[in-house]
Amino acid sequence: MKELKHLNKYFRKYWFKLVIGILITITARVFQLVMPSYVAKIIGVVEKYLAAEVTETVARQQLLEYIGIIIGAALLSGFFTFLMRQTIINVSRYIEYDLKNEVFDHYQRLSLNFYKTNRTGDLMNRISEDVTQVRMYAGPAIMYGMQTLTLFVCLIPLMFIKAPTISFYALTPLPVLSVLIYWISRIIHKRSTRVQVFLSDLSTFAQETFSGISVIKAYVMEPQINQQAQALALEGKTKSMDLAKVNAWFFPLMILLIGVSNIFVIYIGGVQYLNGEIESIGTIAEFILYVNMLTWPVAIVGWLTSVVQRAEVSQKRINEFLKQAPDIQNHSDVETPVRGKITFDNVGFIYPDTGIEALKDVSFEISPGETLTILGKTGSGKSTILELIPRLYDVSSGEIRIDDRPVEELNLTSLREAIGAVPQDAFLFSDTIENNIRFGKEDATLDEIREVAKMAVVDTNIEGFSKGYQTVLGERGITLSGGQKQRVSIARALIKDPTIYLFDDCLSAVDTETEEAILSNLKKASQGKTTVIVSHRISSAINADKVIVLENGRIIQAGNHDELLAQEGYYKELYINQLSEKES
Ligand SMILES: Nc1ncnc2c1ncn2[C@@H]1O[C@H](COP(=O)(O)OP(=O)(O)OP(=O)(O)O)[C@@H](O)[C@H]1O
Repeated sequence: MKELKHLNKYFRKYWFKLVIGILITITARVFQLVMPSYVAKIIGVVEKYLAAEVTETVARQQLLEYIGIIIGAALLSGFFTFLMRQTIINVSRYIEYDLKNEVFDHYQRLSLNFYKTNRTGDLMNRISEDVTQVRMYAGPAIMYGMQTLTLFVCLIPLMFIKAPTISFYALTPLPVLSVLIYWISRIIHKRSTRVQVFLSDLSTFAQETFSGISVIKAYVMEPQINQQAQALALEGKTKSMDLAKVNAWFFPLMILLIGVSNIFVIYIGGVQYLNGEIESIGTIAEFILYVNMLTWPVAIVGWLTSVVQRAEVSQKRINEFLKQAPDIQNHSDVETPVRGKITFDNVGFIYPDTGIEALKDVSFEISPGETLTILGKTGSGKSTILELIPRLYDVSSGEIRIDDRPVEELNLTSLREAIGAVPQDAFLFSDTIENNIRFGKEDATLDEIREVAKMAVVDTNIEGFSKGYQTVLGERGITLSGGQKQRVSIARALIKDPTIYLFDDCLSAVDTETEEAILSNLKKASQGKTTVIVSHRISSAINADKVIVLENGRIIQAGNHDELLAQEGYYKELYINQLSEKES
């Protein structure tokens, strides 16, 4: 129960509703207890009538009265049971809602590395499946637990007072039932966990297949994929059948043990009646009803134990993530305005998940309003530099300074708000194009959105769609071409009007003519703003104030276009190659 202590704050939050719920549960059960004793009384009346101890009219009157009481008690018990669910189950839904929000908020605060080291399916499972398991403890377990406890506390002493011997025999099989149900529930849990794990593998497989459908078709991989799907389906069937087999034991076992209890009641009750130890056959009927009333709660004791165990395991999984502090911590509570000077001082960086040393002794400085272009072969560390500026990762050695202050000292929100980043792999949400651009500035008007779309040279494309800016993009914006996606992503950064622009090879999918138009627009838009452009094309470097060339994480060349052209090296080679490509 150590892990489930995490829920105590929610129980405290909803304590009033819970207490009311518990009182209602007790009331509902007490009304339920009325019926068996009145059934006994009814049989008693019939017996008296048959023995000619009461007249027919009196018997009829008493029968009607008792039936009326039974119906009244059943109605009241039903009403309170309804209220019970409305309070306790509602509380569990509130707790589920709060817990999901807590986990989601925490996920959002965790750093990029957390997402690299944990599978998306696992993150989703903990916020959905595990929270559901915990809810079973916070609601149904409490409700059924209280119900069972009330029934035990009220009913068992009552039974022993009325007929101790029948009670003893009737109750003997019930603990066995409870233990068996507990045992079966554990096996069910183990097997259903296996089914859950399988289902999450299946969704990962389906998701990858559908996302990569174009590659699968292009490589004619359908038969292999079908084979894999069939193998998975077979595995799923076996696991589900295993689960179904244990599930099938649940009710027969219950019925068997209730049957045993009932036989004890009838046999012992019958013997006692014949010996004159009990007054009426009604007592036997009453005890049969008690036994049946107790069966479900007794079975539930076993079920409850396994629900609590499952909830504990799930809460442990949730707590594992909740306890993780973000790698990237905000060290300043006050806002820190950013002017845009960026200094890298002997920066080294090793990716924590792979141990790859992506940057070694990287030093450069960009003054506010200047443009830096980073060139270099693939994998040389260009994107890594862009990830370090907004502190998606912290450096492993050396120091990054913004406006001459270590970047860690800046307020994280101020820093990130001052940056407009366009990633290499443009990500668009399944929403309208308008809202995708508005993501950069929540209160942007349509005119502002149009203006930035024009600067990103994508306005004409968007207007070409029948729904224009209202065009809804599919998952990952698949209705747009690669170049269009990149340009929408640029528009999103432009509308933010930040102090620092970070463009990560974001014109790779557009043709050179459009690239030139965008670059000239960007030059205007980024007047007075610090701009870092990662590129493979010389065109992005010609007008830059500074250019650095990276190789294996180190700067091998630095200067401006003219200076670098005057040296032998990567830059000059790239220039000559791209110039001849253009001419040809
Ligand atoms: N998230 C990551 N986790 C672990 N290693 C990474 C990660 N991102 C990049 N790397 C590694 O760091 C090195 C530098 O990668 P980076 O993406 O910075 O190169 P790049 O110059 O931007 O390449 P490209 O031009 O292909 O985009 C590479 O060896 C890469 O495999």
